[in-house]
Parts: sequence; structure tokens; C-alpha cells
Amino acid sequence: MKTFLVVNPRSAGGQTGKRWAEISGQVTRAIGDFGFGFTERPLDAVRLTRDALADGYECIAAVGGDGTVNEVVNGFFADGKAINPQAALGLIPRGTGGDFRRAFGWDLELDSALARLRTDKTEPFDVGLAEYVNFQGEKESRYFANIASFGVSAAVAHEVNTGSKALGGNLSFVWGTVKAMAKYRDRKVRLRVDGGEPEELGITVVAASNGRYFGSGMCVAPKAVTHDGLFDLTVWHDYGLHDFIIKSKGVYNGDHITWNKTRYLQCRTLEAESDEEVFLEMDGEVPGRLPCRISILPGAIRLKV
Ligand SMILES: Nc1ncnc2c1ncn2[C@@H]1O[C@H](COP(=O)(O)OP(=O)(O)OP(=O)(O)O)[C@@H](O)[C@H]1O
Repeated sequence: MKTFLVVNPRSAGGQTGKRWAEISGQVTRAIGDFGFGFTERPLDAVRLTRDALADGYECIAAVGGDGTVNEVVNGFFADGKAINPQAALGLIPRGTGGDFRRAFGWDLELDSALARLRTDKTEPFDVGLAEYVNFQGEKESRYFANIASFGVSAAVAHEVNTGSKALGGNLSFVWGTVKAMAKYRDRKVRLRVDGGEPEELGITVVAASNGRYFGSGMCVAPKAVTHDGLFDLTVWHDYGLHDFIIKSKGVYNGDHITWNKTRYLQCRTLEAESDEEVFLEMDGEVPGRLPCRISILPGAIRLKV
């Protein structure tokens, strides 16, 4: 497979760029010739992916974290269609969060990533699509690979992204969580699942999940499968700050799905609106806010496994 690597040199605290000579040498030894491009700013990975697909590359691998995976997945599409539905997505994980890779049990070892790139083994991969309002007040849509969520999770992602990651993945996440949760209160949101009757709930977090993990290792959707044509919907409602903090430890091992103020179901679409400002988070980035419509595109691309 003709392979192109989309490299975020700033991922893993800048170590990806600093260690590129060593990484690229190992990639060449593993798969032979390959093309690559460095991202210079946010959203560059979308353009690099589209250009590489137009140039006939059959496998586009993200070298970076969850944000880079998200942008590469967005680059697989143009005008609402997959550019090449047979093209494969690959990953050399380099990020601080790593929630996408966790769904597959992949570690950060370069050797394991290269073993996946070397084989021709792929499986279908569902892609999420969210339509929402951006911060300029315009309607916008964006694909996601892992999870779209709103509520305190988006408030935390916003805090983590605008703060420093110098503390490392887990510590910066904990610090962002503390700051965001101190300000958060449940928001009234009207939810409509699979076109059914709308229901208003006080939302702590709603997550529409293709993968299983968000927030640097919280197992928000323990039953999610990335090729079942569905997303798993987790709704934590009416918790309030105190209860949520006390219980949040259980989210790391997926225990929360049996709690009484939690709903867990599988669906194809979710519509959400609120009279209050509620941010939307997708794969760790916060591109806008509600109202939103989230849907799943079954097996829209192939994933190197
Ligand atoms: N050259 C660059 N300079 C600054 N930001 C960049 C650059 N290239 C990409 N980005 C942005 O950095 C964001 C985060 O990158 P990425 O996810 O690869 O690394 P990370 O933050 O280390 O990992 P994670 O998202 O898993 O925590 C991406 O969403 C992208 O928009």
C-alpha cells in the first residue's frame, strides 16, 4: 500500500518533531518508501490528507494524537463523500491523551504501530458526523473518529486546550477538570434520539461514542464497537457537581453504565438543543456549541489494524 504520513511535529509535547529523523528511519526500515508532510498549524492535517488521497496514496497514517487523527479523518471526505472509500487510515500514536488508540488496546510503542502499518489488514471503521454552530454563529459540520460530547466534558476540554499541557497528559487533564468543574452546573438540554420524542434533562455530560474512551482514559462507552454502524450514547443527567466528583472514579472502569442517573443506549442519531450556552467537544477539540445533530456513517472508511 502506498503510504503517506501526516505528522504533527508538536504532538507529544514537541517530541515527534525532535525525534523525526529517528522515527522516519524506523518507518523506512519497516515499510520502505513513504510520503510525508508536517502540519504547521491546526487543520493542516485535513489538507495534507486530501492532497495525499488525490495523489493516489492508499494509506494515510496520522503521526500524532487524537486531534491529528480527527483532522486526518476529516481529510478523508470532501463535499460530504469519502474521497476514496477503499483508502485506509493508519496511526502512529504520539499524543498526550491517546483516547482513540485505547479503544483498540494500542500502546505508544513505535514497533507495534509499524507492525500494523506493514500488514494489509484493515477493518471497516464507522465515522461520526456532527452538525453544530461554530463560535462565529455559523452552521458547520465536522467528522469525528472517536467521541463527540457536551456538558462538563466540553468545558474540561476547553480548559485543557487553552491551558498548558506542560504537566503531561494526565496531570493537565486533572488540572483542567478541577478548574472547569468548579464553574460548571447542569444545563437544561432537549435531547432527541433516533428521531423520537424530545426529552429535556439537566445535563452533566452526554457522550456519543464510536470508540470507548475520552478525557485521557475514562471508559465512557465500555460497549462501543467501531464497526457496528451505531454509536453508544451515555447520558449523565442531574448529578450536580458533588455527586459527579464522588462517582467519577467509576467512569475509568466503565462501572457508571448501571448508575441510576445514567442512561446508556445505542443509536444512530442524536439531536440536542438548549436555551443556555453548551459547548460541543469532538475528539478533544471544542469547535462550537449546541444546537447539534450527531449521526454515524457506518463503515465509511477502513482502518489499519
Ligand atoms: N504545527 C502545529 N502547531 C500548533 N498546533 C498544531 C500544529 N499541527 C497541528 N496542530 C494542532 O494540534 C492539535 C493537537 O495535536 P495532537 O492531537 O496531534 O497532539 P497532542 O495534543 O499531543 O495529543 P492529544 O490530542 O491526544 O492530547 C491538533 O488538533 C492540531 O489542530
